[in-house]
Amino acid sequence: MRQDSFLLQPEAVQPEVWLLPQFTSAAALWADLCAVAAVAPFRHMMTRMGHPVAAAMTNCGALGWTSSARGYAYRTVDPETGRPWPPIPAAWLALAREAAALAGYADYVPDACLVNRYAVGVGMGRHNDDSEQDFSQPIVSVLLGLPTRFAWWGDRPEGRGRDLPVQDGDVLVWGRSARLGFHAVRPVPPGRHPVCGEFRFNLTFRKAG
Ligand SMILES: O=C(O)CCC(=O)C(=O)O
Ligand SMILES: [Fe+2]
Repeated sequence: MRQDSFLLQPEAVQPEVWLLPQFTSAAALWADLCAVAAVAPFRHMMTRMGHPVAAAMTNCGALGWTSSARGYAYRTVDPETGRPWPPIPAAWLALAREAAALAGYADYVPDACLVNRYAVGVGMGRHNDDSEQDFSQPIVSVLLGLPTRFAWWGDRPEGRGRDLPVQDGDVLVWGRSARLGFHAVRPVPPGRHPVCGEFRFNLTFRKAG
């Protein structure tokens, strides 16, 4: 987290969608990311339709987002290991709280952090994040590694959406009228990031329970 973050002005890219450019970096979060993945390994979850999700995923926090033939669910236990998800690393929690505060959410306490890993050529289709219990709390999304474009539609999922170029360390915060906004991740272009190699990662903090 930037020590001079009180000087940062988040940029409103859409109403209630805030961009904090290069607020952090993969280098700053990498050791914790490896520690989380050592306890709860990345895996390709199955969709209800029986296809593997293109992004590899894991979780930390009291609740972890899962997808299976039975649909989406937040779970307290990692179905792969039978153990609780690892806790959200303290530095990650501080980062998410700081970003939320800058976007106007005074006391953000996420209980779930989904970690997505995208190989080159992989993206995420248009969706909104609607499996959580508490829509009063924002999504804080930390973008790491290879750059790509994040696409935003808002509540009308029509047309191509608005593309936002995003790079390592950018943080997006969306909530209130934008909380159920539709979004997608365009396929990651080829490249090599000094910390993440040929991958893009994303940390999605939520108040799920
Ligand atoms: O990878 C991203 O930037 C967004 C991921 C996302 O939308 C999600 O996990 O729900
Ligand atoms: Fe999402």
